[in-house]
Amino acid sequence: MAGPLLRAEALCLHYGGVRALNEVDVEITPTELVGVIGPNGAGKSTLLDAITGFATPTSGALTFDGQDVLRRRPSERARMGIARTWQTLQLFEDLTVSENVRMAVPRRPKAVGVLPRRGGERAEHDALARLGIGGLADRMPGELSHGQRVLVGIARALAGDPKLLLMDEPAAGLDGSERDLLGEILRDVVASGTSVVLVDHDMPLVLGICDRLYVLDFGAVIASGAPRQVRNDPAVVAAYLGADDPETRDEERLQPSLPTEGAR
Ligand SMILES: Nc1ncnc2c1ncn2[C@@H]1O[C@H](COP(=O)(O)OP(=O)(O)OP(=O)(O)O)[C@@H](O)[C@H]1O
Repeated sequence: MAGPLLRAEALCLHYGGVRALNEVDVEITPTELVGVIGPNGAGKSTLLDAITGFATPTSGALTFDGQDVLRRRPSERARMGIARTWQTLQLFEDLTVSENVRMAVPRRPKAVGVLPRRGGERAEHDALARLGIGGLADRMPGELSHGQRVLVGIARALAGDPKLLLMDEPAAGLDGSERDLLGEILRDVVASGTSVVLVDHDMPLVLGICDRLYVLDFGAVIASGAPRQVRNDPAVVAAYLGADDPETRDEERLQPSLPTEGAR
C-alpha cells in the first residue's frame, strides 16, 4: 500500500470549552509501533476515540487505508480493520474467555448480538494461541489475574485480524515481567503485519519498544519522532518527562496515573 495506513490532519475536538484535540496531525504507516504520550488530560484517549469513531471531531480530516472515515460509524471502522483495547478492561464477566474473544470477531450487521457460529472459533483459537493463553479458553474472567485479563483484552482485539490496533494504557497495573511480556507481544503483533498505536504512561515500555512517538499536551502535538529524539526534546522534558537529574525529576509525571485497584 502506498502512503500511510492512517492519516489525521488538523483534527480538532472540543468538549464544551475544553480543546481535547487541537489541530492534531498524525500519520501511522503499515507495520509500525507508534507511542502517544503526554500528561494526564493531554488528549491521548480522545485521539483514540476520534480514530475509532467513539468521539466526533469538530473539524479536520481522517483517512484510513486510503478512505475518508471521519463520519463513518465505529462498527464500520472496526470492519475496515481498526481495533481498540480500553483503559478499563471491559470483559463480559458471564462469558468464558473464548466466548469473550469470539464476540469480537467482526460479523455481518444482521448477526449483531449473536455469537457467530462459523469462522469465530478458528479466529478466537488463533488469537488466544498467539498470546500463549490458549489454556485459559474455558475460564471465566473473574478467575483471571489482572495481567491475564489484559492479555484476553488484546486477544479480543486481535481476533478480527485488524490492520491497526489502538491500545489505551495496557501496561497499567502490570508488574515488571508482565510488562516485558507485553512489550514482546506488541513487537510480535507489529512483525506479523498489524500497526499498533500505544498510549501509556510506562516510559520504559514506550521508549523501549516504539518506533516513533507523538507527544500531546493540552490537545496539541508538541513533539514527534524517534524515542531518543523525543526523550531529549526540551518541550517534552518540560511538559511531561522531567529532567534526567533525579534531584529535579518529577516522578509523578513519569508514572502519573496507575489506576487504583477499584478502577481496574
Ligand atoms: N466525555 C468527555 N466530556 C468532557 N470532557 C472530556 C471528555 N473526555 C475527555 N474530556 C476532557 O478532554 C481532555 C482530554 O482528555 P483525555 O482523556 O483524552 O486525556 P488523556 O491524555 O487520555 O488523559 P489520561 O492520561 O489521564 O488518560 C481532558 O481535559 C478531559 O477532561
